[in-house]
Amino acid sequence: PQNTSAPRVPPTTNPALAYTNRTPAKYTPKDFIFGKVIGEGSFGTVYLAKDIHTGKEHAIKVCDKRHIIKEKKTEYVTREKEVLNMLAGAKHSFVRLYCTFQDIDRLYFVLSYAKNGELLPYINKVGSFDIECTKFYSAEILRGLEYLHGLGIIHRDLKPENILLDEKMHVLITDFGCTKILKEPEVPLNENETHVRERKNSFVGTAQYLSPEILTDRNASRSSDLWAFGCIIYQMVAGLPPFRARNDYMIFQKIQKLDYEVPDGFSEMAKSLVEQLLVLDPTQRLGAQDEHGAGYPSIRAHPFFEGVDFETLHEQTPPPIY
Ligand SMILES: NC(=O)c1nn(CC2CCNCC2)c2c1CCc1cnc(N=C3C=CCC=C3)nc1-2
Repeated sequence: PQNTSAPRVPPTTNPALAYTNRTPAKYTPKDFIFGKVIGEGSFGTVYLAKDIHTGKEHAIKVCDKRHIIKEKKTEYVTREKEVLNMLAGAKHSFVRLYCTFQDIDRLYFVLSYAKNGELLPYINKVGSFDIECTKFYSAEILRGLEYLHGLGIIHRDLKPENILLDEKMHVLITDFGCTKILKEPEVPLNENETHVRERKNSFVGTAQYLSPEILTDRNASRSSDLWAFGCIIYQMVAGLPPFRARNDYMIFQKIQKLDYEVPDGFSEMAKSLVEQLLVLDPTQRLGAQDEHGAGYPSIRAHPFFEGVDFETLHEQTPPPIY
């Protein structure tokens, strides 16, 4: 990105008139003032940036072309752009891709900026969410999964770090580099059916939310995200993820043996829902047998979500987190 030490402000003294609101046909890095780094990964670096024409803040993911090729990440970057384009019609739940452009060395993804960052620090700050917050944020994540799975997309790396919060504290799911786009029809395989082994997935990052079938390198399915969903609900209520150990290998062992405990004081309703999602057999998880493309009525119907109006979640004011 161009030198950010001397931010370029359009020639006017009145900041209200500073922005033309005319957006170029094709963006270049010079159309943005790049600010702080807000994320880094194997893909590249994410910056907070301001569109000099509209004044709007964006997250811009910048990927170095040579690095992507060297690290054999082209498939991930291509798939992420494909998924973000597939999500363009979503009115809620996901960071949005506004545009992409490139220069000789880099690819640029201009995304919506989640002003309030990750969900995780909010859980850590208060220790654990009360039931109203847990219901609201679980319901917003479920709405996102219903939309994603309805398109035949599996996230495969759902975790609190990838659940972001916009300026009104609504959920924006991000990071689609590990997604799998199902070539429908996906017939849910039973335990005794042979799984056509998918190319080995090289997962990096947090192991705590990975489902048993992803760890044993069998086919991930929509149900793999339901497992991660169960882990996130547990963490909202308990303040920590269900499968904890001092290294990834021991975490994997605990996951595959379903070795977790529910602390005293854990809401009975939440416990019932978590226990029906953290099931080793992916076909037996709550929601796994629901008709594809029709959302998760069996999860919505769980008593834990009693009173939640799923259709107006994004219009509701999120409950305060304290
Ligand atoms: N990898 C990405 O696509 C990505 N990474 N980040 C920042 C990460 C920080 C660590 N946890 C996962 C997200 C983003 C995006 C998408 C687009 C995106 C939009 N808004 C924000 N906002 C943030 C605000 C404050 C702190 C962190 C992120 N961040 C991102």
